[in-house]
Amino acid sequence: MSTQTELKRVATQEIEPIRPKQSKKGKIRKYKPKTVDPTSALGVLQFEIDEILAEFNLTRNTILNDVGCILNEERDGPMHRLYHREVNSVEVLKAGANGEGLALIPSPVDTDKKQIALIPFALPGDLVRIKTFKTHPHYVECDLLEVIKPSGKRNDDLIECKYFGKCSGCQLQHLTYEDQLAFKKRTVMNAYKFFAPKLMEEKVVPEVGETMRSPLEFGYRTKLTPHFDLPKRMKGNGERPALGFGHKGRPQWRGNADGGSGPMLDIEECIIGTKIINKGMSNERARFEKEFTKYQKGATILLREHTKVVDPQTPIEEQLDEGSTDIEGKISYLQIADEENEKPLVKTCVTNTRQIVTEYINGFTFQFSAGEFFQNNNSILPSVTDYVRKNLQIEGSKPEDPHYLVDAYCGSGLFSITSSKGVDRVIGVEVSADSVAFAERNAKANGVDNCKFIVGKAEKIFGSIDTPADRTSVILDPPRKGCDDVFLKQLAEYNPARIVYISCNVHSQARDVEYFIKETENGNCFKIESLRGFDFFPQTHHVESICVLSRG
Ligand SMILES: C[S@@+](CC[C@H](N)C(=O)[O-])C[C@H]1O[C@@H](n2cnc3c(N)ncnc32)[C@H](O)[C@@H]1O
Repeated sequence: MSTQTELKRVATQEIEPIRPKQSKKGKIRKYKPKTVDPTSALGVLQFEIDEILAEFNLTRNTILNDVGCILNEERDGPMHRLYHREVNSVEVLKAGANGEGLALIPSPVDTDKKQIALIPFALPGDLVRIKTFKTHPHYVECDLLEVIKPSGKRNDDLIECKYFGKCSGCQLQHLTYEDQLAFKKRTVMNAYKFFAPKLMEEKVVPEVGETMRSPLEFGYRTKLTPHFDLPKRMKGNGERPALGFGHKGRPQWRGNADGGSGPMLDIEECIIGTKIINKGMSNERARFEKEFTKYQKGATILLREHTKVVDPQTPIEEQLDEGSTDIEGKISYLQIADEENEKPLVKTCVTNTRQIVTEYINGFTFQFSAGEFFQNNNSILPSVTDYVRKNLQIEGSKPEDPHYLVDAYCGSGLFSITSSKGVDRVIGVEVSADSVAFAERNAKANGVDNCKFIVGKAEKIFGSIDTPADRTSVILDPPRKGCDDVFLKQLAEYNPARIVYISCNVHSQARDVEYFIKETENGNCFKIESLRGFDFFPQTHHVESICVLSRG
């Protein structure tokens, strides 16, 4: 088995949270490591821990915590109290890809040992006071209690949201936008360092480009999914459950107790959401306030922005589709000025997963079911689709040369359609039949007649392609887990002229790119032309990455 395949398949690392429970008499509880994908947040953390260990010349053994001991003792037993304690004057060393600060703190039980502390909302260079509250074999989860001395990068005056420091949604509001973009560039670099080590060693990974900025830094998210839980103790007791997003840290450092203390925060406004999404959130909260007793279990509420061109001669209310309604039962909407359209645009918030939603991008119109995948930041899409289209061009081509596109993981046709001009034929493949139906409909609605879409797993495309490989460029935009080996092998066998790999998880992208170049038959004919992050989600740790490969 190759190293890459081992990395992909044998992903066992002991990173399951330990919850101390009362041990049953005579029974020794054993810590059971859980399998995690190395390219997931917890998997990446293991690489980050190893990096700190290497820097300080420490071994995994030096930071090993006695989780078995904690596991076998009563809550608040002596080991539990030793491990879960306050630690003062902790210097934060690094920022993890997930936005947390990483630090080395003394072990509570052995003066020769240390612990790795994972501290949300702490920045490298901060001097902080923390409370460790959950012990894992190789790290401890902490709450940030106080920033004793801030890092030069920290600027808490930039924080716009009262829930920041407590909500799991945003991690970077205390950084300038330039520093957020630099953080994301580092994430891309680290991803290739961790997951494409052979390519890094051979120095074939180009310098990572500057992260493309989002035109909107707040108020950009066109989809939000607030959630509520209904634990047994709340059923029928008349108390309304919190409706909002997951709880991430204790807010002592911000002196803020809003939102409650349960696993879900009660949130009435999300400043990264668009205006109409927040209006929808306010409507749905008002409805929930009245109707929560009818629910038997927890649920997630969909809030998706929908844009419609309306006729100025007809009352807007008569032209609205199904959408979130206010307390009087009227659909909430916002009318917006749009220089490109002569007719006014109206935005509503859709809550029904089956409702058809419309988005306008670079003069193209896209429709899809509200519950299906579509990119969440409309403001950056014109630049991203332009970037993808330009990078699909085959170098040295003349306008009369044939050019074909393959769009694997095509969704409702975003990249196929926006890249279709000047191209002879586009063929897209997508596992969701619903999305493919919309891709066909979107092509037609935009007057694009050179696109064909098929339903199936990405590799099904190789049964349908009849275009010459050296005149074909391929778009890859897989889900977070990335592409699988079967697909990558067939892609290499097909041997296209160019590949533009778009990814919402740069770690799985780096793994796939190394696998493709180093482990597949024709992979070594390809070179990485460029690599760059795109900021689809300002204020959060997330980064999209585009890697362009060409046959060298
Ligand atoms: C990140 S989305 C990209 C969609 C599209 N490119 C866009 O930007 O709107 C990934 C898409 O891959 C689809 N998908 C997931 N697994 C797949 C597979 N094995 N083969 C083909 N499509 C798949 C999902 O349904 C989803 O639409």
